[in-house]
Amino acid sequence: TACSSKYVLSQMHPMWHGPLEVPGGDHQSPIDIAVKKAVFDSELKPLESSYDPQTCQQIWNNGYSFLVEYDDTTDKNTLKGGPLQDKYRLCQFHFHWGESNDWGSEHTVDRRLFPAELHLVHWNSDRYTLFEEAVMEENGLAVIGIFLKVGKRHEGLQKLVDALPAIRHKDSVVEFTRFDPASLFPSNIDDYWTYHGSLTTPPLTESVTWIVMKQHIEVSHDQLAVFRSLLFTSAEEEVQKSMVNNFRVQQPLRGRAVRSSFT
Ligand SMILES: CN(C)c1nnc([C@H](N)S(N)(=O)=O)s1
Ligand SMILES: [Zn+2]
Repeated sequence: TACSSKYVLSQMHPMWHGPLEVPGGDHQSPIDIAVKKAVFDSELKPLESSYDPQTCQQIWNNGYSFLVEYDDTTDKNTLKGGPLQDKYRLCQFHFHWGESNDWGSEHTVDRRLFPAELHLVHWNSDRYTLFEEAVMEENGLAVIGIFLKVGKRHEGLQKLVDALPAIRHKDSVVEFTRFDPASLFPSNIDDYWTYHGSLTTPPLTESVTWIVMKQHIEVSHDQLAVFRSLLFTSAEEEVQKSMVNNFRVQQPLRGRAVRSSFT
């Protein structure tokens, strides 16, 4: 689907860590979420997701992360409610992680880093007909962020982990079907923080309503180790580089309010 081929691919360089700034960009992501400074908003509704596992198409290594892509040509995978005024369509999900379990997430909570973070990327299909349009517009995208902690094995994740050796190198892709993204949700998705920010990789456009879950999910040490067995580099390159630390550093809040759906 367009949502990940054109934008995430070409401008991604594995060692890219900023400081590539959007000129004048003051709504950049990720950020540190200072829990005590978050403002409870009773108007925030529960999130409503409806995903069809049959529309899962492929999993591939784009040279910066690995993406699980869905058919986003119809409204079969939708997200609405929460802070969202419109209906959004899932196009892909991916992860960010560290070389050790001590860091790897993009967002932090009271400066606390998690070993990894899952992003489910959606675009506003009420207002736009193509992902490419939505990615440039305010309220064009909605990304759900879910923290990963190392603990017990995540049964839902294992099918994905088993597919990773087949996409070790940049630009490798394999068919991946019948995967329910909601299997990666924590039990409680009603408690979240939300703020207006940006994509965390080029084009860094400030078009994202971020919805960061308070509750993390647990994955095993071995499952996370398989993430780290991926490579930034393509099969042809002489020097192979492990795909680790593919996160952006936290950006200034610049006066933005972070709202919480819980007290
Ligand atoms: C254009 N798309 C789908 C994306 N562009 N950047 C993405 C980043 N990986 S993130 N972390 O979702 O902002 S996802
Ligand atoms: Zn991401």
